[in-house]
Amino acid sequence: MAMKVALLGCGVVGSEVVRLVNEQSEELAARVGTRIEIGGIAVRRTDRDRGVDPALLTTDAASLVTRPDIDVVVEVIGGIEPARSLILAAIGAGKSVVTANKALLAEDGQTLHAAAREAGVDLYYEASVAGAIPLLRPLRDSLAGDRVNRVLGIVNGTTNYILDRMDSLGAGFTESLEEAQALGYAEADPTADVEGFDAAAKAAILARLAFHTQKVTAADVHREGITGVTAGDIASARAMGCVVKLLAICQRSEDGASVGVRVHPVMLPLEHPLAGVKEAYNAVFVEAESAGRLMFYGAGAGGTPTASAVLGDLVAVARNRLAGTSVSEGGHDTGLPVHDMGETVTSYHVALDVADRPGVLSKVAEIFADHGVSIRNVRQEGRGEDAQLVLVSHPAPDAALRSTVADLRGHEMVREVASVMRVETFAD
Ligand SMILES: NC(=O)c1ccc[n+]([C@@H]2O[C@H](COP(=O)([O-])OP(=O)(O)OC[C@H]3O[C@@H](n4cnc5c(N)ncnc54)[C@H](O)[C@@H]3O)[C@@H](O)[C@H]2O)c1
Ligand SMILES: N[C@@H](CCO)C(=O)O
Ligand code: NA
Repeated sequence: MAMKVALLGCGVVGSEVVRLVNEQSEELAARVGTRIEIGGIAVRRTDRDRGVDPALLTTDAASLVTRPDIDVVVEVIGGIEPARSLILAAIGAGKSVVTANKALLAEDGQTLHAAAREAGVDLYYEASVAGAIPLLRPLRDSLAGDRVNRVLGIVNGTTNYILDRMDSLGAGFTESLEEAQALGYAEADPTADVEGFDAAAKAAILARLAFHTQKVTAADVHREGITGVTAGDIASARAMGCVVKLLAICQRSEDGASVGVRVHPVMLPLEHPLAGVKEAYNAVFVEAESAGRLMFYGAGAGGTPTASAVLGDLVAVARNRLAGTSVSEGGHDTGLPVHDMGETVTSYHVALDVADRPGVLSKVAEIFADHGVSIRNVRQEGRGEDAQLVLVSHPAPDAALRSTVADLRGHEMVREVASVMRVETFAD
């Protein structure tokens, strides 16, 4: 018997899901052992030609998700409501759910997983983080026997596209954002991309899976976007053999008693595998105790790649149905708390416009020392009025580094703090 799918939303991703399900119908049926059919599509307006059978369209999503002939609901509307209510109604009616909605999973994944466990249905969401890249199931299943210590990810295609254009072409921020929007990468409100909200939602989902700690939400993630990144920062990074990337970083503390989850721009050494990730590509670098270092790379955005991940989840649901089982998540919670950004150990790159005279370097070094921050290297660029001191710190608590910069900013010898950015080191 066919598995009937209700699709909620027929935009960039939804329309591609319909196309792929229809185009691959025969092959999927042969491979999976059951036919996957679209049984209904909830849209906001039924009077637009979407290239789909108009008889499938409805504006009544609430009725569609509980319709008796529907087996699985695919939610690609996005946002919190009505997506959450519709998913919970579907689960309550015994339907499995596939969603691409990172915003919702990051805000209230715990409720959704608990409901799915209780109802004995599947809840899959591979498309929600790093689009097409198989990442969440490898983290949840393939690495289930390992201990993940750190996850570093380029998980937002729009911002990677913008930073890459600024770096490789010297392009401006606004024109690069407009290109990313035209290519279908950007969120409906691009603030979600450029201010790091999208990456923060994905970081919360990754931290939950990596550290089996259910309570991490987007609100726990320290978030800085890329709107403050200047051409000067990018040039400073280049001068150090680095490139600027927006990273989502999920990391166990040294003592293993808590986790840090953050999103911010980073200067990354060119030899780091993530430094070569160009355009709108995503990549996630996982450091696990036994597996060592792994990297997952591919298309993180765009209608067709994202629809590929949705189809993979639909096939997983179909196989579970045939086997008479469901896969639940979140039953075990380590309860690891998220520590404050101030306690997170990071390194800073600081470029200072200073007066080129005796005593300046020692005064600057003294300010670092006052905060217990050790300097890894220092160099001077330019002379006289154009002198710039560029310092890179050793790792230190972020709070100590922040107060070091605040004191430098207030000092009469420092004309301007020209660039401040965290540096991620990479040891072979
Ligand atoms: N576009 C991407 O590259 C990408 C990648 C990964 C994940 N996602 C996620 O996939 C989801 C969908 O993204 P998208 O890019 O397709 O967005 P989109 O804006 O193109 O599509 C969403 C569609 O849902 C419709 N919609 C909104 N409310 C509705 C309602 N109540 N009932 C029926 N239809 C409704 C809208 O009219 C729109 O057509 C989001 O959660 C997004 O974060 C998108
Ligand atoms: N706006 C997101 C889409 C994928 O989640 C991005 O740019 O990566
Ligand atoms: Na994915």
